[in-house]
Amino acid sequence: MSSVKNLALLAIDQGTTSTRAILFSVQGEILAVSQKELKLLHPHKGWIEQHPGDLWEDTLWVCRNVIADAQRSDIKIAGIGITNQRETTVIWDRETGEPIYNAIVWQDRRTADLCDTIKKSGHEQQITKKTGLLVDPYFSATKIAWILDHIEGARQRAEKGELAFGTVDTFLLWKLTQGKAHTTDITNASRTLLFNIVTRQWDNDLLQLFNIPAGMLPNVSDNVAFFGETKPELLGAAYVIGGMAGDQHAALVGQGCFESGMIKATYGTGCFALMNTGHNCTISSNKLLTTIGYRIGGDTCYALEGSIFTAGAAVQWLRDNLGLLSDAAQSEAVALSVTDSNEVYFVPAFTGLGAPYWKPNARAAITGISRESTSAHVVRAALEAQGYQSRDLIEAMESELNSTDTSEALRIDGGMAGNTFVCQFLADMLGRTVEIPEVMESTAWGAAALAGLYSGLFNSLDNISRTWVCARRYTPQMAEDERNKLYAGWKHAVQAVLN
Ligand SMILES: Nc1ncnc2c1ncn2[C@@H]1O[C@H](COP(=O)(O)OP(=O)(O)O)[C@@H](O)[C@H]1O
Ligand SMILES: O=P(O)(O)OC[C@H](O)CO
Repeated sequence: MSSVKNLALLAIDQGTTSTRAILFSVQGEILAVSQKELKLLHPHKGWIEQHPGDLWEDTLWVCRNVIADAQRSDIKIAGIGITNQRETTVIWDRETGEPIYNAIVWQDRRTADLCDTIKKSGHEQQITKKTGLLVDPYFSATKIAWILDHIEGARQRAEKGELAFGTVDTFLLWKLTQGKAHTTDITNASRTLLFNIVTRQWDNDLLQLFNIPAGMLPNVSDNVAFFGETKPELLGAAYVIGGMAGDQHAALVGQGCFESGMIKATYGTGCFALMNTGHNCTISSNKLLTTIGYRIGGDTCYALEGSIFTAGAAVQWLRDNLGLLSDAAQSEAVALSVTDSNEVYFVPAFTGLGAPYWKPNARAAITGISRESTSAHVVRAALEAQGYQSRDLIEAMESELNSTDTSEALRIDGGMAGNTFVCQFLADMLGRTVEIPEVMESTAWGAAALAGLYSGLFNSLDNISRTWVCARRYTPQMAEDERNKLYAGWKHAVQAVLN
């Protein structure tokens, strides 16, 4: 018989940059990891795609690796949790399981004109009231419409019920269950622009507006549920998938942000700050998104979200396109090799600007370059941009609620949270304590914890909260006038980009 000691939870974390499988103990300790970098395709300016085959095969590969590790160590897997890059859209043939087009990634801007037309038609307010979102190419609805309108025969086939739509969670679940489950979870559904977060159902008016046949949509489930069982021929056994959530929502769970006012920010490819607002589903007046934080046991917890499209991706660009870095981690030493950015600002609007600006056609800029500027100033400015962008978001959140209702500390995670310069600059720019948990893989841990709730290894959110232990804490060190002066320079640079 297995004791809790040799039981583990397997998280599949399918991110924009890489696919990971992580085996966690019930305490949140990492027992095994397997990771594979993922390629982004740029077929045209503003288009960003991924091969659905890579999404699936990489998932299979990383899962098989950690399952082999578990077997070697005599560890029994109690359940699987799936978490994923959100909004990214896949459409496949129900019969063969074959995608009819590449996955259109959340950062893709090809539907900016369609979004403009919808905005001009005066529907945005109604859409926001139902979905908590804004009309932007970021979300899935216009990506689905684009595929149906550009791939020969797709619309007719979708209308006949031959095609299935899914975000990455749904696509992977379909593959893992070999077509038995066509299901998404409520957090991923809430990012499509087709899901009414008040009635918690697909919305017929929105389906009509975006011209999307209802028959292609998945079932929607709470975050803790029986999502399906893996086919034994794929992973060697029938593992139960008991937890599923979009990556930012899973991180909210993994960071133990279960009380209203608690905020987490994840710095991966992009940066996403979510503030728990409890049962309060208020629509933002500061261009933040209202989204479902999680829904467990029929109880819905809402969140306000600030979405920044480019965070770590700017570091990748400095590494791959400018050759200024040999790896992402080197950015820390380079930034610290100069005392300041010498008035250089880097506005990383590579794929438009997200919250609180929402300008899909904005483009990145480096401003304030002088004869004294060096590559170190540019690298430092790219890291500092995370502090400025985060301040934009946190200030918007503060003005949404009474600022005393937001918790003082910001819990952060994601690849960039490993950069001590970024963490200190964040604390300085926000004037808040920044905390990093011992379990740095908050997203994957959140997905594992959801599966743990399903399998009975956890019996309440309190059990999950107790696994959160602070590993590092950064307190603000910068003088108030300095931080305000630097931030004013950022606002100026953003204005130049917006103009
Ligand atoms: N030490 C570091 N300093 C700065 N950026 C980093 C560091 N480590 C990773 N990154 C950046 O973080 C991103 C990867 O983070 P991750 O959380 O794995 O992303 P995702 O979930 O989007 O796939 C990459 O864009 C990378 O450039
Ligand atoms: O892959 P990440 O971690 O940058 O997350 C992507 C987001 O879910 C997009 O909304």
